[in-house]
Amino acid sequence: MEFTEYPDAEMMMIDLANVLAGELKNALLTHDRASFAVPGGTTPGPIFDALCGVDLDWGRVSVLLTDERWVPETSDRSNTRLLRERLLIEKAAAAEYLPLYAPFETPEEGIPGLTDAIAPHLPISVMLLGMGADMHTASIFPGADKLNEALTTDATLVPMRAPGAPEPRVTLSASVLNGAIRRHIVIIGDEKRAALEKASGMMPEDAPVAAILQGTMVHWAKA
Ligand SMILES: O=C1O[C@H](COP(=O)(O)O)[C@@H](O)[C@H](O)[C@H]1O
Repeated sequence: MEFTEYPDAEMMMIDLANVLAGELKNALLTHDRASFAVPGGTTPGPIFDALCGVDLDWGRVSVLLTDERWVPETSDRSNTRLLRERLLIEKAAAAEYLPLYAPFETPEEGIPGLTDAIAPHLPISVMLLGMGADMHTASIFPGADKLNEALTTDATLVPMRAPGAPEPRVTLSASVLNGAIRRHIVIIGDEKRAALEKASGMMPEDAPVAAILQGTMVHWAKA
């Protein structure tokens, strides 16, 4: 993995937004469309704030999440809600959105239709991941019921229930994450840096983020 340390989180968010925008523009030079996978959670909001106003051909970009909580968009827990409020606005409102949630009771019922919709957009052109201090990335959690499946399957999406996750999830599988052409992970703070460094010497079964570190650019700021 390639590690970049920034003077502060604000600078990191702006620089990273520029890097991602540049990679999307490059992808659109050689392809009709580009796909852009992004995390939810508490970290990426400021990156979205910077990206949504960037001048690029958003009408040719398909945006998807790396993972989603199985809740409707009206929930505060919805990663889609974050995207609708902070990324899919201004110039980026022209982007296509590929949801990882559908109004079924369980992820298992929704996954076949969601998978069909994502299939034409793989491999992902540009991907940004987050990571929890427990070393989960996307919704591939340590101790999750389908951890082994998420790490080994060729399927696109995996349903996930984990002790560290209050609701069922849907996650892109490790094979789809590793298939992304440009791969980045963004983390803030000493606790996550220590977790990431520890994970790099561990097995993905214990530290899921280890499954995607090879060839992934890590972006870190202390605060
Ligand atoms: O639950 C999730 O957690 C991770 C990390 O989130 P953060 O709040 O610690 O930044 C996130 O990357 C993932 O997309 C999200 O669903």
